[in-house]
Amino acid sequence: MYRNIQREFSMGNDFFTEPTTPPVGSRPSSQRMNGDQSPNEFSPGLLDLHSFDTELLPEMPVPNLYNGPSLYNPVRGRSFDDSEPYISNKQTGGGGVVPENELLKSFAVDKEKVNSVAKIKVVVRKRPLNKKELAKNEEDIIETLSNSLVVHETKLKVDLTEYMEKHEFVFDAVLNEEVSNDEVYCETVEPIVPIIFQRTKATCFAYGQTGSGKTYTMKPLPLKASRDILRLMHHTYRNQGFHLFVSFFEIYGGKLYDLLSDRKKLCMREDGKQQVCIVGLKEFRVSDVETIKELIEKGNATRSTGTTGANEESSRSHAILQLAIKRSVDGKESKPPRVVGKLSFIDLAGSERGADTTDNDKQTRMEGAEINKSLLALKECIRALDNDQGHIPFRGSKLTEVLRDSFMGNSRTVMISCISPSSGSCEHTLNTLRYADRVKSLSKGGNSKKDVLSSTMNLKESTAQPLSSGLPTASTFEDDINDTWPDQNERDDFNAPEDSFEQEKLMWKKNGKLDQYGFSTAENKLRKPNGQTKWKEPVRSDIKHSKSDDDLNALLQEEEDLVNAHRKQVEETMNIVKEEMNLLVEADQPGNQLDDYISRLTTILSQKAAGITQLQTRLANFQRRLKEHNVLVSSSGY
Ligand SMILES: Nc1ncnc2c1ncn2[C@@H]1O[C@H](COP(=O)(O)OP(=O)(O)OP(=O)(O)O)[C@@H](O)[C@H]1O
Repeated sequence: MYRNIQREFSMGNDFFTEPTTPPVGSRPSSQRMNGDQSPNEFSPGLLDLHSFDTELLPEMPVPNLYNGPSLYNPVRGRSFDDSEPYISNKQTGGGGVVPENELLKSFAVDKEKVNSVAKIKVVVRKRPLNKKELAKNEEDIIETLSNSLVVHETKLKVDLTEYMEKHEFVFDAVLNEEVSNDEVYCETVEPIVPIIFQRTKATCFAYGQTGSGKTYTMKPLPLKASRDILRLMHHTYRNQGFHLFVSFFEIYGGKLYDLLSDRKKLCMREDGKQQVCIVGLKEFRVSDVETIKELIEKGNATRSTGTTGANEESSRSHAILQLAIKRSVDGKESKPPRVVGKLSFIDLAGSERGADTTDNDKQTRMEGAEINKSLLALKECIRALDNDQGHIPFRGSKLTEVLRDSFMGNSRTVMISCISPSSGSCEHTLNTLRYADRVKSLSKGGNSKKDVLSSTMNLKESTAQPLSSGLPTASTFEDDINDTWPDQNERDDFNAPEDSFEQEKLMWKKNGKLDQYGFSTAENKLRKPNGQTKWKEPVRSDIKHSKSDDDLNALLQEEEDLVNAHRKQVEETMNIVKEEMNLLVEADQPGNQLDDYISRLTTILSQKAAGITQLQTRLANFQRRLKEHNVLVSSSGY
């Protein structure tokens, strides 16, 4: 099926006037395609998607997109004329391949412009009321201003009279229901496109409750970004050996599946340099928008969806589409191109609270628990990233493990928080906005004007709402701890191995920040004389989260073990069946020894029975664990 698409690619480029069709078939033998592969499809055994070649690459100029009009911006009324390069490339003359040292000379690095792109940008998008909400007469409770919004929450007094509580939030940008997807692109991804030619990794993700518009928002972005990337490659960076590669996979239930290769299960490995590799993930080299569009559509159609209370076609997986810019060193195709920059788009599965998942079946609830766990882990990584912490807790979930390299080094993150305007979703919306506010407040250049009202309300809520007030409260304990987090130098001195909580505790003790019982000094300040903490509830909530996380990890592992054991048992059974068939053939032979037949058949049958019993025991154990976990999930407030 892909052959057709790829052929279109190799025959020409209908989007750009001056295609740079790269010669194919000149890859090293380790990456040579087999007969079934399309010319531009890379499927190496161990694909190192993540190794950046920082040695070989000179810093590239950042095109002046900021002061001029948008590259592609129908919203601002500018149509793009392909026949005219938007950004002229006088320095290189647009001629042949420029040698590496010439490139170094000819480009002035515009670090200022790279730095002008915020490390973390938080944008909120409000969707319109949908038919269901309108039918239920639900009100629009979100008032938007340029970069702030107000949530009008209706509350009841003790005498049951209603009153309105306002929660004000400030973000980098607030996009109301009238804002188009093009405008969303201009606000979020367009500014980071040029800097991925500058050895930068960027991640854009949408966060929000189920049905809030994440997929609607994320779906068009990769295509728009690839259009701009190709444009830059074909004009500004013309003939400089840059190539664009697309890969698309999903994380479902803690496992990875290739969305561009019939949902083939993928493995994640760490190589010798601790780089994350996704074994067998297919990457497609593309040079026209149509091909990318088809690949994206194919991937989206393959994605796991299900039904939740709020969305009939809910994404039950995290889908990750990566656009990698690679470069052939000195324009030669004999060496595999090296990754220069990467733009990852993550359409996160919907965040749900425990209360929403109680009606769902076991599968959906397990999905929900896994999803929430990875969202927490993601927030922790963003926090670490913005604090320039040496320790980034990417092992917290498969999602963050996979995105590990996107959190390290020179990276940019754009978070789009999607919210529903309806009064019925008020609590969810507040949770989403608090999560976003938390992420925003991590940013050093962040807006200092904080959600004062909402902070006061958080305090009120922590007494009114026990345990399960959603994702934001889960970080309360960590927030306290973070205030006493050792600075970078102390951490470097200690040289703590990543993910070693014990080591961290030791370091804290060394620095007098933990008492003999392992409590932080900050924690002690809050402890009541009888040993109870003032923030008892959030702590409990946190412990439950982590307990449940551990349990979920163990459960996912057991599931994998069960499937592997089953697979092994089927293989063994097939060998036994072969043996049985031989035995039957021999039994039909004249002069067959009955004793021999009986003894061999007895052995075969007991082997079969032992295999079945073993598998049954494993299955029963797993079912029991599943039941236990179910109790844990429902009581933990997920
Ligand atoms: N800004 C918007 N304008 C118009 N319709 C929208 C907007 N945002 C979302 N919708 C519509 O709302 C519905 C739910 O949106 P979507 O599937 O994107 O939600 P989601 O957050 O991805 O949900 P889930 O997490 O369950 O996958 C869809 O029918 C979508 O078309």
